[in-house]
Amino acid sequence: MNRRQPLLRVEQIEKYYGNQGAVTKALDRVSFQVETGEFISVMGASGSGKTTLLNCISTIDSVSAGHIYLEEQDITSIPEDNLAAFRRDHLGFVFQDFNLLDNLTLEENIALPLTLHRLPPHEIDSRVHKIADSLQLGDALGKFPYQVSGGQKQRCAFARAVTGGPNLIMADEPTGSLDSNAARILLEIMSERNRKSNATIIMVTHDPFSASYASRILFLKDGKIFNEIIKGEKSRSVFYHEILDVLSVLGGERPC
Ligand SMILES: Nc1ncnc2c1ncn2[C@@H]1O[C@H](COP(=O)(O)OP(=O)(O)OP(=O)(O)O)[C@@H](O)[C@H]1O
Repeated sequence: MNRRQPLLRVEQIEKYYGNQGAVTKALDRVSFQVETGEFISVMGASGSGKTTLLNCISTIDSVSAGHIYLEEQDITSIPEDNLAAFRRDHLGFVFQDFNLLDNLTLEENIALPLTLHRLPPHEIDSRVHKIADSLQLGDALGKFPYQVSGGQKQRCAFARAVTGGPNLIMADEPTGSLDSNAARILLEIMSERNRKSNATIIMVTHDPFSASYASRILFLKDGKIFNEIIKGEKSRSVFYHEILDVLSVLGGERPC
């Protein structure tokens, strides 16, 4: 049989925090799969387990039970000493607060993963300029993070996340610190990268507008998958209203 395997398989994962006295069940038998080229959003009220799920998939946190497979490799059993190399080689990260290195220019920040991959300098230079141009960052490459806007910082973080060609891009509230215009530009860029380069993205967000750029949305409630909706051929605006409907049933926050 030659059936294509999913890129990511999350199987019955559980995550507990604390000890016998006070245990929090942050994830409760969560299972789902992600195909290459999907743009998944994870939504849910505060405390529903979104960040815990992202942290388990990205190996930043360990699962209490269950397994996660990336391209058939069980990443829950990677030895501690090999995790940094695994993350470097397979994952790209975008965080709400950018996580850029303040004493490096945007160009140096974007080049960092390529430097860690030990690419030759001319190759690094050419890749950094190509990605920077496509993310409208060309003019800002020589500046430091404190000299540019939040939107430029987050586009730089996204460039850094994708430039090494990761299997999976993990974004935790990437628009959370941006104004609506910068958020829209970033989401358009993420969406284009997903469509044109077949990049696979998992994005945690509270924001239904951001989530409407995804192709599929998983809703968490109390650590469990409560619902899943697929954009399909619907317009983004129809999908946005569908998201609001699920959120109102879920009883989570509504957008202002
Ligand atoms: N390090 C930790 N120690 C103890 N409990 C934790 C820890 N991290 C998360 N939790 C608990 O696990 C549950 C899920 O938290 P998580 O941060 O994953 O939720 P979330 O949906 O991302 O919330 P938010 O939207 O507020 O960021 C919550 O009850 C939280 O208090």
